[in-house]
Amino acid sequence: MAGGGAARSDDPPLFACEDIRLELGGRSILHGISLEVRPGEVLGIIGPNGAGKTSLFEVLSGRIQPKSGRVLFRGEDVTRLPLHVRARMGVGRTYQTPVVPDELTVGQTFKAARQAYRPYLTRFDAEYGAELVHLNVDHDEPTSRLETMNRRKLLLACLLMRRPPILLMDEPAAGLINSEVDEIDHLIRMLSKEMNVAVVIVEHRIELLETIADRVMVMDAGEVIASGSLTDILRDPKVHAAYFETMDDEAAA
Ligand SMILES: Nc1ncnc2c1ncn2[C@@H]1O[C@H](COP(=O)(O)OP(=O)(O)OP(=O)(O)O)[C@@H](O)[C@H]1O
Repeated sequence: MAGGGAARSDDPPLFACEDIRLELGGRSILHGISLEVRPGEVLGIIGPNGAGKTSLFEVLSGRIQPKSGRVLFRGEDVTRLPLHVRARMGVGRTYQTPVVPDELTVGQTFKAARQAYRPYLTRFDAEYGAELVHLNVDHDEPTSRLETMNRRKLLLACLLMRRPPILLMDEPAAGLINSEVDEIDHLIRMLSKEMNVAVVIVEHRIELLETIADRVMVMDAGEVIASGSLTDILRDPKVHAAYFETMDDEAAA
């Protein structure tokens, strides 16, 4: 996670997928999704409910095998590697709901996270993760008592202590208030622009993408219907039809 500077379009992709097709429960969910992201770049993914964003993350992180297509990390085909192997290689993932091990304290959670890694990480690594996310809670605090933001911070700290070069973040601002969203926004910018981490982020809130995403990809019904700068995609009539009209319908319901 060392280094810095903005992503350049002639850098080779750090992480990519090619023509991913996925079937779940006999239904076709993803119909040929491709993406790539470079060190220090933030790729935002938006799309209406059920577009397949989380399913794509399941494939990218290794929780689900696609029917066809490839996932590439540093140019290596990792499609058949399971989640924990990809995690140890440096593919970090966060989830929509910050599920913490609620029978443990904060300190015990850090210890379990350190020991899940090979070789074991040190207390200094844990302190480094906690400092990056500004986690200020007592180590004796049971994780079950933490508010949503501190749950997110704890899980992020456990992830960042491994210094992953790529983060797949599924709605990291879900359940947060505006000031907390700003903090997440600031953290993502710092990770990408100062520490050169590549970030793929699923986000419903356009305003968060406006400040952090270098590029945005819009999904609908298992397909990519637009990609480019946020300004470009906001002008795209296909995006309006698929995304904003659905949002308007939801707001009116
Ligand atoms: N295990 C499963 N079996 C069958 N269908 C599934 C399964 N998981 C997801 N789906 C279906 O796949 C489609 C895509 O779901 P997914 O959760 O990936 O969408 P999403 O874009 O992340 O939606 P949201 O914004 O609501 O989180 C939906 O139609 C969903 O019902």
